[in-house]
Amino acid sequence: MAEDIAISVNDVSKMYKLYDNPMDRLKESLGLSRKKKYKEHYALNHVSFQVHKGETVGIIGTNGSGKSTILKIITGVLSPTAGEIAVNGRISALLELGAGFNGEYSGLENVYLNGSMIGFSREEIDAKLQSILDFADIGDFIYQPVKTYSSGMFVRLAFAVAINIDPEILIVDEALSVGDVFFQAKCYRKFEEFKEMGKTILLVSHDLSSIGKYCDRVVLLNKGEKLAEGGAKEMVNLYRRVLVNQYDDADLEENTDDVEDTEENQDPENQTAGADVSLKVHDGDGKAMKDSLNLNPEVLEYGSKLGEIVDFAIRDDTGMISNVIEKGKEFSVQMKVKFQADVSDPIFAFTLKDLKGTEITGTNTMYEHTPLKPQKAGDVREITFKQVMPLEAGEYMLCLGCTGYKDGDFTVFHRLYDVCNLTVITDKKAVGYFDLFSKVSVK
Ligand SMILES: Nc1ncnc2c1ncn2[C@@H]1O[C@H](COP(=O)(O)OP(=O)(O)OP(=O)(O)O)[C@@H](O)[C@H]1O
Repeated sequence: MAEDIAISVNDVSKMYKLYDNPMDRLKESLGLSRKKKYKEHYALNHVSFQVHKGETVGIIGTNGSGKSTILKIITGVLSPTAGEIAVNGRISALLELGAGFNGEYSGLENVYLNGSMIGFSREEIDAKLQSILDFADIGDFIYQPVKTYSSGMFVRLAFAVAINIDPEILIVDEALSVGDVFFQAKCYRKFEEFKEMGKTILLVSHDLSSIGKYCDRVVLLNKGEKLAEGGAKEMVNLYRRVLVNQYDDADLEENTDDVEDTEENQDPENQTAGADVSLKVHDGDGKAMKDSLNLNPEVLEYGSKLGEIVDFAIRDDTGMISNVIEKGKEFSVQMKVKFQADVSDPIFAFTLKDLKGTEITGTNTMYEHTPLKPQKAGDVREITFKQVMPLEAGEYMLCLGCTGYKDGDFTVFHRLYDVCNLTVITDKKAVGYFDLFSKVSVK
């Protein structure tokens, strides 16, 4: 293996035998059955890629695409069915919660257990102990058995061990999503430090904004195969297409087919400054737009439904329906409302909240000076809010609303809280919640 390569994955496959019932497995292992009683399931199928020393590489893909399997094979937890792995450097890995820890032992005992497994002497671990305890910051819990820990506490200790044993290669599988935001921030700072020190990081995450921010290169897995590898932005965009096509890679080439031209949907009469709002009389039912989004199964809704939000979408600057929007790019929020009664002065609204529930921003047709005429029962309207995304990279929740007047009384027709997530990605950082898009000049 070349000197500058830290990890080399060469034509690796992992096959699991799936048995219809446990007896078949037992019979086969005892040599009592001559017929093949299992189905072959390839968690990984001829996957190859390399990670250069000092690179931060991300692995992304839908659930079950093989991300954890490849990390387990690289770290030696699993052996491949075929293919080869070569690693050049000391690995420290943070795999699934619990991996490498013994629940009956205290946190402190586990620190020593973990350290010795990686090959450190007791004295060497003694020397690192204070930094591990400081980073984990779990107080006296360090003397309690690990089985009593919350998942957050556990990940604090596991991460503290993983980064303080001075690895050359750090491998992290999703684990950070369990920690609280402050701890996550501390871990990402550590990633930056590691990058600056020229260490190699391999990261699996569903958090596309972190992938976009930290990774030099990304490998996209789909159904056990490597779909592509390349720059973070390019791969995240490709992944969005995989998601939009409902995980069907056969459609990859046709990713823009179901894109409606949002320009056509706009009525120039109704446009205003700020968020552009357009209202359209809806002309027939096709496939629901919302089906192409990642929806919250536990959406909270209320209202009389005299004006019902029957469909909605988030669209990126190309018009593609997606939960992922790039900072600084145009995007739109659309909703289709069906009126069940005659109503006057309906108002349509959307807000974006952070994961803690704070409303970060939002607008409505009244604020945007786009009044709507009274609506008749049976009318269907499609409202599009078009604007530029100023929010900093991260996860947000979309809320939609339709209110108005019925018989002179203000009424909530329909509100959908946290209807879907909206992930903002960027490779251009800013401090805080949003970007001022400053223009810098030097004299
Ligand atoms: N022990 C096992 N026996 C049989 N099949 C398995 C086993 N472990 C994993 N698989 C299968 O292998 C495939 C890849 O799983 P893997 O956990 O690597 O996916 P993943 O991309 O990490 O998914 P997620 O994002 O949900 O964590 C899946 O289809 C999974 O069901």
